[in-house]
Amino acid sequence: MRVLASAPAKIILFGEHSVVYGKPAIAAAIDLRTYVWAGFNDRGAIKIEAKDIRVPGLTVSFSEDEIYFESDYGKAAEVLSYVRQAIELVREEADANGKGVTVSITSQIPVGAGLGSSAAVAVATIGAVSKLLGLELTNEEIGKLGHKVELLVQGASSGIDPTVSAIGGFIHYEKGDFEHLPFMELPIVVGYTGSSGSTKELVAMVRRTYEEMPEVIEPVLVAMGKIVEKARDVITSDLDEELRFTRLGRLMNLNHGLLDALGVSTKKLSELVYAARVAGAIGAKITGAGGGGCMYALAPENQSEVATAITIAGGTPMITRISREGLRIEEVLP
Ligand SMILES: Nc1ncnc2c1ncn2[C@@H]1O[C@H](COP(=O)(O)OP(=O)(O)O)[C@@H](O)[C@H]1O
Ligand SMILES: C[C@@](O)(CCOP(=O)(O)O)CC(=O)O
Ligand SMILES: [Mg+2]
Repeated sequence: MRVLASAPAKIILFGEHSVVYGKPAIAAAIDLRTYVWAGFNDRGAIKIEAKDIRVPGLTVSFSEDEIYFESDYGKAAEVLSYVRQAIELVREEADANGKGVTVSITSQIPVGAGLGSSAAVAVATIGAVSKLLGLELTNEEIGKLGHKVELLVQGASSGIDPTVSAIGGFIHYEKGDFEHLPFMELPIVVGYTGSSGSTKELVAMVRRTYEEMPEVIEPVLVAMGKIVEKARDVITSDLDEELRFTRLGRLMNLNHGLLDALGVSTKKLSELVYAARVAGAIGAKITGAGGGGCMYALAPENQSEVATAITIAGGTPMITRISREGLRIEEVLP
C-alpha cells in the first residue's frame, strides 16, 4: 500500500513570536504545498527520500531515486529531524514501532523562509503515515501531533503553523485553541529575501532577550497581542473594504516595528518592507520567524507595482492565494 498526502504553507498575518508566549495570532494557509508519499519497507527501518530539499551547507546527490548526503551525517540528521520525529510519533500512536516506513518528499515551499515548511512537512508526513498504518485521525488531531513534532525538534513552538497547515483557511489562534475567521481574499504580495532563518534559533534568541530583560520585552509582546485583537476586530467588522484594509495595513506596520525591536528583522527584510510601502502597499511586515525568509505586503490597488518594487530591491515576489484546504490525502494505492 502507498499513500500520498499534501499540506500547505502558511503566512502569519499578525503575531509571530508573541504567539510562542501565549498571545494570540492570525494566520492563513497558502497555495504552496509539500507532498509526501508513504509506503512500507521490509527492513523495519525509517527511510527518508527528501528529493528537493535545499539547505545551505548540505550537499546531496541522487541515484536511482535514492538520496545520499555528502556533507556530515550530523547535518543531514538534523535537517531530516522533523520528518523522522513525525514518523516515530505516528508509529508509536499506531503501536507499530518496528514497522519499516519509507517516505518520499517533494515540496514547493522554500525552506527556512517563514512560510512554515517545517509544519507542512510534519503535517503531510503524519497524514500519509497515519493513513498507511490504519490510524483514523482528524486533521485537527494531526495538527496537534505536528505541534508535538515542532516541540520535540525546536524545543519551543506555539503550534500555530501545524494547526493552520492541517486545517487550512484563515485562523485566529491562541494557546492551542483556534477559530476560523471569515474567509476573505487578501490582495497580498509575499517577498522572499532568498536567505533563510532557522525558527529554532530565532525563537531561542528572542527567549534569551526576554530572560535578560523581561520588564522591557513583556510589554512588547503584550502590544503584539493587542495588535492581533484589533486586527481580528477589523477583519470581523462590517466596515467597508477600503477602511478595513487601511486599518489592517497600519496594524501590520506597527507589528513589523515591534518584530524589528525584538531583533528578528534583517537589512534585506527591512529593505523589502520599505520598498513595498514606497510602491504603495498600505502595510508591510515580516512573516514567520524572520532572520531572512519572507515579508508580505497588503496592496489592494497595486499588487504588480509592489511586486516590481520587491524585485528591484533584490527580492523575489510571490503572488499567493489563501488555501481553504489544509491536509489532503491525494491518493491511496493498494
Ligand atoms: N521538503 C522538506 N523535506 C525535509 N525536511 C524539510 C522540508 N522542508 C522543511 N523541512 C525541515 O524544516 C526546517 C525548516 O524549518 P524552520 O526553521 O521552522 O523554517 P520554516 O518553517 O519557516 O521553513 C528544515 O531545516 C528541515 O529540517
Ligand atoms: C516564530 C513563530 O511564531 C513562527 C515560526 O514560523 P516559521 O517556522 O518561520 O514559518 C514560532 C511559532 O509560532 O512556533
Ligand atoms: Mg517552521
